[in-house]
Amino acid sequence: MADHKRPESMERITTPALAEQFIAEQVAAVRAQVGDKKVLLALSGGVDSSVVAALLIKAVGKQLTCVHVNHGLLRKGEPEQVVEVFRNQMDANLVYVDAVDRFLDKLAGVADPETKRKIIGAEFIRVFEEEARKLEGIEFLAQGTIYPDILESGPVKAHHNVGGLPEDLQFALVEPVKFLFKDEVRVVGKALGLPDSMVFRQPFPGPGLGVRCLGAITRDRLEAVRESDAILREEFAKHGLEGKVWQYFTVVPDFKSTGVRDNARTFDWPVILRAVNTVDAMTATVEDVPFPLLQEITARITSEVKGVNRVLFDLTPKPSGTIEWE
Ligand SMILES: Nc1ncnc2c1ncn2[C@@H]1O[C@H](COP(=O)(O)OP(=O)(O)OP(=O)(O)O)[C@@H](O)[C@H]1O
Repeated sequence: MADHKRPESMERITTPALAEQFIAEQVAAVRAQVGDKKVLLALSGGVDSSVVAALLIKAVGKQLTCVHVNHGLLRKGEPEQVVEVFRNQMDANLVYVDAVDRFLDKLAGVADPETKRKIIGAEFIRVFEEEARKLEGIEFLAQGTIYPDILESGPVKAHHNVGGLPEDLQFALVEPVKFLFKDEVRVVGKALGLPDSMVFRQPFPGPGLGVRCLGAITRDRLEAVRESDAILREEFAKHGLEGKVWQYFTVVPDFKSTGVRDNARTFDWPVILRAVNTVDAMTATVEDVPFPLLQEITARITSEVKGVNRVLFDLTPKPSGTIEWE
């Protein structure tokens, strides 16, 4: 099991100099492992897979192919940023898959949260498998496994391993950051030149906005989640809360309420704001967001987001609520 244990001699990566040293070592190690063979990586645009992508681009350049799946459940601007950073700036081989209709069609009418998650996970594997089959001569699969993944779930984290790929698509693994803690991954990401918005991105659930569009997902309500989330993030950044609050997002439930706009009755959705802090995600406290800021966010969401006439603030710590609503 030595392969799965962080060497005791390994210094905590806290400075750019230590990050550079780590990058140089890993570039050499990846080159030695991969040789002139081809590597595949599922690139979400999250911190872990982005850092692995940047590291591998440095090590093996065009021998790496990144696959980014836009399943329609990503935050506003994320798919565009993946294309901009990796294809345009880093000149990577990037396969961008527009699978929005495919996912949303599969999810139509499905209200049960567990079933939604399963459909999203299974469809992701299917899309990734199809893309992998189109490519020739791939021998390695790179993954953004980090040390907490190993500590929490043993050597293989199911979804990190793009778990569920058929037997004939089992590749040898390249996991250059598997002994790093999250803070170290961020230091390395910065040293690799990734933008701060990627390196310091707040945690985001695997099924994405799908679990914040409560019940059966509809395109218009999903758009309301995406747009209100973008406004919340923008306002938090403007008021110095970005990087201070652990996680903040919006939720749109599947019921409507009566409102009034321009002297006429409306019947629209509410948007729920959630902003929490946690150390270990086992418990969480609610951020004490200044009331004037909440009012400003409310004004923007009710005027800018289509189909929304109310804004609510979730005051519930964990327990009794979980961080996400589904
Ligand atoms: N939309 C996507 N397109 C391509 N790959 C994805 C996508 N979503 C997830 N993945 C792959 O699945 C892995 C695990 O996804 P998960 O959502 O659990 O993120 P994570 O563990 O926080 O990692 P990351 O920081 O890379 O997003 C990612 O590292 C990535 O390789």
